[in-house]
Amino acid sequence: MMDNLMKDIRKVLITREQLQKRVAEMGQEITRDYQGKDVVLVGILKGAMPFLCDLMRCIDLPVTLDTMVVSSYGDNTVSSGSINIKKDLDKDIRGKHVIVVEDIIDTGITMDSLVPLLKKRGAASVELAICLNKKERRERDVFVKYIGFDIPDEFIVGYGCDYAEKYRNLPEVGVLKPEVYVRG
Ligand SMILES: O=P(O)(O)OC[C@H]1O[C@H](OP(=O)(O)OP(=O)(O)O)[C@H](O)[C@@H]1O
Ligand code: HPA
Ligand SMILES: [Mg+2]
Repeated sequence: MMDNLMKDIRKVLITREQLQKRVAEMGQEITRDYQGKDVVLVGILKGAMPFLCDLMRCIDLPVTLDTMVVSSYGDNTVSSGSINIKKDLDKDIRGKHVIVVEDIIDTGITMDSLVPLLKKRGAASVELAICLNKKERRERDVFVKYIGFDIPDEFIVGYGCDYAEKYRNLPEVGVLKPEVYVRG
């Protein structure tokens, strides 16, 4: 299954089954923690898409869904240290309990810039649900309430994470073979 994509993968870090199991647990935790609250799930595109789709279907609450597109890198390979909003939320979040849904946290710059902004807009609370936590690379101290998996400091792809916009649709999380970068 997925042979065309999997042939570029040197090693699988997290299987589809492990992802499904952990995401279901995260959904149950959120369901328990947000009983009776007005919840908005905010997916950060594009990376969040697979995780958002799976997680929201494991949350047994009448949540609403919104999305943002943010970039901290611009046209550079190094982060500018702050974010540029390319697509903002569709709806006002005043008084709502916001859960930001992300595929991966790396330096933490994206989330460290976004959370204060959402709080300033009057959200009742803002928490993070992040599938992959590359904690060794953290430059900003960001509190993440719901973490799927801690991962090592390697460039990973799959389950929303891309290399040159590809491999987001890989249903597992893995590390690319070095020759794939050379070709790329
Ligand atoms: O913790 P940080 O160092 O800020 O990095 C994490 C961010 O980088 C990736 O997004 P990217 O900007 O590549 O956009 P994408 O979601 O479209 O891939 C990822 O989806 C996170 O949003
Ligand atoms: O390891 C990664 N892979 C893909 N995208 C990323 N964005 C931050 N870290 C990563
Ligand atoms: Mg990316």
